[in-house]
Amino acid sequence: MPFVIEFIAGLVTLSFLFLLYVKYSQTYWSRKGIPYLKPHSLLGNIENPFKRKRGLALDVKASYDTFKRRKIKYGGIYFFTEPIFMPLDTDLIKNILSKDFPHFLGHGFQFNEKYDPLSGHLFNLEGEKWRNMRVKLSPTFTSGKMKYMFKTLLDCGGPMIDHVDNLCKSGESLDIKEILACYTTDIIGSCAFGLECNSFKDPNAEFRRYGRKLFIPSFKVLVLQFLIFWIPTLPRYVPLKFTPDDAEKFFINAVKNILDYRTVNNVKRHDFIQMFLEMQEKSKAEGTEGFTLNEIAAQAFIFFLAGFETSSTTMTFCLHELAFNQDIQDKLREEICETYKKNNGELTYDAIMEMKYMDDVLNETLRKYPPVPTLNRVCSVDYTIPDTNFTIRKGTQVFISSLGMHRDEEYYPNPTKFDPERFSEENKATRPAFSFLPFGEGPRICIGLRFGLMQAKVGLSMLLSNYKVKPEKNESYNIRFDPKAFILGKDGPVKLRTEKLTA
Ligand code: HEM
Repeated sequence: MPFVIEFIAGLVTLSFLFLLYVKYSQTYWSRKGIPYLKPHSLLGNIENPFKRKRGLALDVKASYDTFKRRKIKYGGIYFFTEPIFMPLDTDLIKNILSKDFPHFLGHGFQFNEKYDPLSGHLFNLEGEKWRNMRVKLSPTFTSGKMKYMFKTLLDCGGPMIDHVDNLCKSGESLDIKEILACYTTDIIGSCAFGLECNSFKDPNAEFRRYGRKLFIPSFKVLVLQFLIFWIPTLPRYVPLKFTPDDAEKFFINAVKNILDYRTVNNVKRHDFIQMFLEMQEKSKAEGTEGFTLNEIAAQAFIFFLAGFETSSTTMTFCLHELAFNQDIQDKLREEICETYKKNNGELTYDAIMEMKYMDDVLNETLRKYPPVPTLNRVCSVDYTIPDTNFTIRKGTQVFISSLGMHRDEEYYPNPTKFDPERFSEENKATRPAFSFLPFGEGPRICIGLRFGLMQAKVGLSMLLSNYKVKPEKNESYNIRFDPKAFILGKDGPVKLRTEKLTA
């Protein structure tokens, strides 16, 4: 009996100390003397991640909106007990992302390459390792390299058009979100892994299956994220792993097999794998250290992760808007058809780059629905905000709500209206530069920006030159975002009807 009493007393004391710790941690911003939002629970200013009804992107946007109403330039919120600094002022955001980059070097995601080899990718790396990798990978995305990969994009568009044709003939509506995910999976599979994924022939093809799995965080991943927020250094000491074992095995084997095959058979193709092979040869010739298999696999893995869902959701939202805005769809189709005509019925890289209205429509889509709705940085060296005496301390997390900024009345009046004219040169000049951040900014800006836009332009040109798209009968214009997904996407399918166009 005394043991039970001692045990309960111990538990009560521990709970009490834990509560004191949480309460004290959540006074950080008031102690620092900057505006902050009162945490509404032990979880801080976010909803319960295990219940997720709204999602982190909308939580962060809600904080942005509240600060904005108070007309302040920056403020603090809490993610559990972790203080998060939120800048709103575009000059301050410019400093953080670009001008004073040495104070905010990375995304601050904790990982351990030894236990989780696929986590050692560009997005996670920091410091010298990141710089070296970024320098080596950047030539992969030059316009010269993009031109070479352009044909692969057209080739992957063929099965998509065949698939849509079949559905159109049978009078079925399209689940456009799934169709575009198959299209971009096939492209990234081919360009980053040198493999034909055949997602249209086999919807359960392995690449597509892993694509679905990796974007919905499992319960285990949620628990790990929760733990790491409490103890950020944990992955350095404990063998924690975010990548599921089967996915790790699959992606590393895929890269190993293709590297071996290309080397043994002296096969050359214009894709990312070829570029890695060339870099390896160069390192060998120069006697410098090349990439390990795991390093190559990790980079191919992030190209896959960062490349397929972002572009497919962009195209999905774009077609959703075009279905509800027929005048914009007609104007875009006119430009596309004119481009085909000028190029003897073909689509070329240069022709696609010249489509001005296509750019405006895609930018407006990325404004209203930025696939990465919150940019994050971690402060790597104490940073005093210019003209103030407030210092952001080393280790502090910074959240920039691109979704909040993109839907801010001050920069984009009537923000829920889909209006590509916002991106005319004249209108762009009226806004501060850092008020449009779909790809981030500064030295860590998305490395695959050109590639992502190119695949979206090719996919949209192929679809819109063949079909008129309309909303399915019960499809609602206002979209509910998936609260569980990392990338901003609609909760559930996006249904469209197509009408085949005659020449
Ligand atoms: C519409 C398509 C895309 C969007 C909206 C997008 C958006 C973003 C954003 C917001 C970031 C973070 C930037 C920052 O923190 O400042 C990022 C980083 C990154 N993206 Fe993309 N992305 C797209 C397509 C792609 C593609 C196609 C690839 C690769 C093939 C790619 C690879 C990466 C990588 C590797 C990083 C990390 C860069 C670094 O930390 O140095 N992305 N992307």
